[in-house]
Amino acid sequence: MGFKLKALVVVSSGLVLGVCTYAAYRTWKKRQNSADDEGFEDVSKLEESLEKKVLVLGLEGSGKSTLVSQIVKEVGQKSIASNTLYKPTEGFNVTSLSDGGSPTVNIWEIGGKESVRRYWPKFFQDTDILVFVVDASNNSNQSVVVSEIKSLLGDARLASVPILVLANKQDMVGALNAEQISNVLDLKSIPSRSHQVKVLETQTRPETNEIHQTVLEVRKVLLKLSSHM
Ligand SMILES: Nc1nc2c(ncn2[C@@H]2O[C@H](COP(=O)(O)OP(=O)(O)OP(=O)(O)O)[C@@H](O)[C@H]2O)c(=O)[nH]1
Ligand SMILES: [Mg+2]
Repeated sequence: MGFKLKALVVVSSGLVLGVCTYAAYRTWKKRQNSADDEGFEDVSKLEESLEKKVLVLGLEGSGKSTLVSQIVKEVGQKSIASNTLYKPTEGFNVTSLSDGGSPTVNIWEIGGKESVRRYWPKFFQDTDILVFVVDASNNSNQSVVVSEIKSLLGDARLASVPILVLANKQDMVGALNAEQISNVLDLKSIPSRSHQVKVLETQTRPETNEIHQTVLEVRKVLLKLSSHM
């Protein structure tokens, strides 16, 4: 299908180092933009709009890394990772996705362990789309999910950002479907004027050597949302 995909940066070791790297990157980017702006304000604005930031959050083990690694693979590509060993993300990973046109979608996946969640707000700025991954087969931590989503919704930096909630691990017996996840997380109470919310059922552990249809759907939605911003 001709998807042109490229890894941008991958930083996943050492959270504090990671956050510092990110802060330094933002400062550099800001300086670069203001330098670029001199006399070329409109061009610079146009360039900015060619990159979108997708922030992927969710509790530990919900499937964020697995999802992102598949989203950025070529469509039809064989031999997707069959390694199901859980390796928690200690910091963050950034990957870039493009369908060959614009915009380029930079996907920021931040670790979901409690010790890492404290740093989530450091990554809120400039988010265009929020993806929140939920392990729909795990009923024991739903109250933590609810409180994390509440604090995200309360942050001004994420005001009006569209939210894609993924009810993941649909292959597991007893996994809640999209409607049930929406009820448990009280997503219907989010006013549509503040956030556009969409819930999708996903399965990021592949059954075959092909990327699961639900993951392809997520990629499609992200590219579509990004191109309409
Ligand atoms: N059954 C099942 N397991 C999955 C699915 N997606 C991911 N997993 C497994 O869940 C575990 C955690 O997946 P990760 O993608 O590392 O989770 P994460 O959200 O990145 O976790 P943190 O980095 O700690 O925040 C791994 O063992 C995956 O193989 C799924 O759809 N179904
Ligand atoms: Mg991870």
